[in-house]
Amino acid sequence: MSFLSPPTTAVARLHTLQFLHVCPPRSSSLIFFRAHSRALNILHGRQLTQPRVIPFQWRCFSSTPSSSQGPPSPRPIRKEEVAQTSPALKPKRSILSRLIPSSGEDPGKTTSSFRAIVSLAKPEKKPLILAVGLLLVSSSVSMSIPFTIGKLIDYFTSSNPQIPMGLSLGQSSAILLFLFTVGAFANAGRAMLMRISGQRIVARLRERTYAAATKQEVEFVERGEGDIISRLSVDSSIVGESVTNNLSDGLRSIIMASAGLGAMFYISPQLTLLMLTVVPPVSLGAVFYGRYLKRLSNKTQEALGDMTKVAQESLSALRTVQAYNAMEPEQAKFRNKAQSVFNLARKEAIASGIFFGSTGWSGNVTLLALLGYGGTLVSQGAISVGDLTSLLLYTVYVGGGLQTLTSFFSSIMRGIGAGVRIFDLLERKPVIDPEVGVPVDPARRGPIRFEDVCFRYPSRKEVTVLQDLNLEIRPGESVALVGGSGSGKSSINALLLRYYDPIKGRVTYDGQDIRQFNPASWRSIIGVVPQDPILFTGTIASNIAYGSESATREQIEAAARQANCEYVWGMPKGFDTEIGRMSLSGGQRQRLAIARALLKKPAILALDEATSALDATSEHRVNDAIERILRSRQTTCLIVAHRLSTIARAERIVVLEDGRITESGTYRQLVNRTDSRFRALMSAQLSAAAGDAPTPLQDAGDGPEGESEVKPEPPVEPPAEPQPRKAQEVLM
Ligand SMILES: Nc1ncnc2c1ncn2[C@@H]1O[C@H](COP(=O)(O)OP(=O)(O)OP(=O)(O)O)[C@@H](O)[C@H]1O
Repeated sequence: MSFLSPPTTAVARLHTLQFLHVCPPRSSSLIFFRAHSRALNILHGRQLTQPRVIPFQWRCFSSTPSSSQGPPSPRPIRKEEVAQTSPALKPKRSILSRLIPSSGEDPGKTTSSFRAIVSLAKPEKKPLILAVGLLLVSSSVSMSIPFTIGKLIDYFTSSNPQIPMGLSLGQSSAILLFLFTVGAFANAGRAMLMRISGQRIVARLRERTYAAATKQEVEFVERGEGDIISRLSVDSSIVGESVTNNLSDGLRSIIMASAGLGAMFYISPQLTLLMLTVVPPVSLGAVFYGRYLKRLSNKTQEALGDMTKVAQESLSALRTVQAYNAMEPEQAKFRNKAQSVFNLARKEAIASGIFFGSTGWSGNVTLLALLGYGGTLVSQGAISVGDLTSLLLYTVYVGGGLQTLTSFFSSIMRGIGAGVRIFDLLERKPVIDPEVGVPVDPARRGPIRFEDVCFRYPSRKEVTVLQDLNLEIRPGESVALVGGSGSGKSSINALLLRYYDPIKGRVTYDGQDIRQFNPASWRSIIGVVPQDPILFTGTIASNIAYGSESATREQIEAAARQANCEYVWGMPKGFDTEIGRMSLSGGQRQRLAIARALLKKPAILALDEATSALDATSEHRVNDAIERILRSRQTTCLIVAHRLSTIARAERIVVLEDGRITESGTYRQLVNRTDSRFRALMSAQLSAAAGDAPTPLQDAGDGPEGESEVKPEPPVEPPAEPQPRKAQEVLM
């Protein structure tokens, strides 16, 4: 679970990442993720990535599967997903695709995934070649053991013992000891090199996948957040394993099985043929078992995903869960999902028990048959006791080799399946590519225009959120967007920031369609203060400087002062205070977000209900900061607001109803109009606050600061030289 936390948090904050133009590889989030990923690779090692050993258990003397605890297999790509990402193309099935049973993936993708997986191993060429060399050495030593044991038995049972090349018993023992030691070192070296290379590939793959995920449009990531996390964690491990450990195990078993069979034929062709009779039925069983297991593990992967989703949702909302004493129902929900995973695991346990039990039985029966027939040959003098012993041992080796081979094949398939999912994401072209388009000069100023804009969210195509919207905001002007809940205010901001593009019409800046701009560059001239600002783990200074990494401490402090963040000076460690996601009050977070936005010196400031959740004191301070920005007229401001005290500060108010502009004018104009929608909206708000029936507003008189019932707070002077205050005074 620990692995999930950083990517989960980071994906959830993709809006902030993209706003602040800190997409990888520069992003501190990516650096953190990279470090975390590496640390986890080291910590988890094989645990995360151990492949599930399937089919063909033919280890004689024991029928316990060597590993049945591997990671869940990746969820198979659904046909409609494949169709989405690879329209219409139906490539010819390659030999590889035909070899690999289809699990719903596009065969062309399977092949390209295989190629991509192999190409991933390229940077690790040297250690991998060395590892293969060591593998040959260790396998040769291993394969000499049965032969040596046979010869030793013959030596000790012979009436006239002879050692080849005229060596003494001591000399030959020393040579054997030396060879075994070399074999052990070679084996250790192979394992280390393979494991380290594998983990390096996994880390590289995760970094690239994470970087690709953060470049996608927010809609895509928000829709499949859990799926992306599963690609980052489980799928990348499986791919890494396929190119290293599985490959190494596969090569080892090929060498062992073929060398073992060769030695067996050399010792006794009859006995070898007898042993081989068991291979076809066991292989057939392995094929059926493998397919069943694959289906089962795909279902398990989906069930695990559901379980993780339930846990993620309730743990991330633990405050709400506890506040409503909903622990018991949440536990029940989780129990339900965990039970589904268990049910699938039970089926797998039964199937593997039957398979491994029967293959173990047939293996042991074969050994018995070999022993019976071999014993007859020994009594006839056709072979020696030592030869029979060697042959039996080779049988065990060959059986083990074949077992590993079948599991190697299924692991490679798993790797290819996981690879398809990862490379799909890596190769996916974002609908709004943050790196494509002309850069925007930060000094460029001009009006923002929404021209006949219609908009629907891709996930809810049947609802038109904005309808023929026309709006112009002049450079340096401040416009407040007012309207009931769901009227489309935040959607206007979302279009401005190019999280989405309109389905009709266009948004222009200085006369140019913003779709022509490079989104990263376009967003870099926009400062944004969201309703619920996101903080990242780090210091206050690093949070203010988020997205402006080159900012000096003076600039950070100046921005904080401008945003009325005087509470920072009252903290014992000031700007070096470590904070987490929730460790500041709502008002403090809002002001920190304003400071963060101001530090960018944005041409455009988008405030999304920046004071909606604040008490009077915090609201006053935030409004004061906003007021100062508006007065400077350096920045074009688009303010989404509910609070009259914030709205009244804007030069112009635009009333939005059901995605249409129904009214527009200055505060004075709108409040003085008796039938104004704005008055109605604000009256309702005031009466709701007072617990009365709706009361019309008083006439505004001369302007926002006129006679309205709600007077904006008088602006306060920014702290020229902040005086350190007691923490309890400033930590509101
Ligand atoms: N990501 C989304 N996917 C689908 N529909 C959405 C999404 N975000 C908002 N909507 C829908 O779009 C409409 C407009 O939402 P929007 O957030 O723009 O309203 P708003 O005026 O800002 O509301 P509020 O004042 O409550 O924040 C609503 O019907 C809402 O349900």
